[in-house]
Amino acid sequence: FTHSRSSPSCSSSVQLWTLPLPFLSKPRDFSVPNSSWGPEMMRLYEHYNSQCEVEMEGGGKREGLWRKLPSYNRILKYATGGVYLSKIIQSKARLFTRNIREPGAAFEYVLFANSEEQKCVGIFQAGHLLEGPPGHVHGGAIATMIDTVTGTHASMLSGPVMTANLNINYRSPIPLGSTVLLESCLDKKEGRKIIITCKVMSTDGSKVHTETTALFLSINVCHLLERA
Ligand SMILES: CCCCCCCCCCCCCC(=O)SCCNC(=O)CCNC(=O)[C@H](O)C(C)(C)COP(=O)(O)OP(=O)(O)OC[C@H]1O[C@@H](n2cnc3c(N)ncnc32)[C@H](O)[C@@H]1OP(=O)(O)O
Repeated sequence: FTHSRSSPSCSSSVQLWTLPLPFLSKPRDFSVPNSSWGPEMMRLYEHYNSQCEVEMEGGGKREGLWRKLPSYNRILKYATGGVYLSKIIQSKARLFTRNIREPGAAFEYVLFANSEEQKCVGIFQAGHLLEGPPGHVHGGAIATMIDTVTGTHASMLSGPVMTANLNINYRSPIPLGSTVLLESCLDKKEGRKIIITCKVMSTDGSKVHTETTALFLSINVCHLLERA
């Protein structure tokens, strides 16, 4: 996504959400299988991953309905914008969900998007550092994952966004260490507003853990940079 509106303090064209080529260093994608992924996490990953490419008759492959979204621990490192962004690029900032090094200890997740159906899914395995009620996942960690899946979905639909409202109903607790599925669907777009619904469910679909309505507002990237 490209932002190019001019303002006195944000005058250059700023590309924040794209990965410019050539990369200075190859970013590490954290949403690929590692040794901590349990069988359920692997099964769902393979289920969606296998639908990212379709074999054609007579050989060859074409893009499928789903697309795996990469996930990095920094965003601005890979942005362009020259001098204007240099202060932020050099900072120690890391994406909250990707800042714990031990595999499996916290947020293990992968996102897939289906642009035809305007849907996004997240497969989330909750590690032992995310405990809230004994043996179960902290509500804030669940909200973080809902924000991540719906926020990514909203940015795919509308470019840079900020979460304005997350309205979460917690229906049943999530056992620590388990894998759950987050399903994000576009409800409507009205001007700058993007309204998305999201369900967190057990992987067999038999249990609903949370139901959410999220409101995102498209923003001018300068909204963030002017405060940096
Ligand atoms: C490929 C994808 C890559 C992406 C990677 C991402 C990975 C990570 C993803 C992780 C994702 C993490 C994401 C995060 O964690 S984002 C971090 C958490 N969110 C924030 O910090 C946001 C803080 N708030 C703000 O900055 C501003 O308030 C915003 C920008 C939201 C709006 O301020 P702005 O000055 O721009 O707009 P406005 O005030 O003129 O309002 C405009 C309209 O909106 C309506 N309105 C506003 N607020 C609310 C509300 N709360 N409920 C209901 N309605 C609300 C308002 O009535 C008005 O409606 P109308 O009168 O026009 O009808």
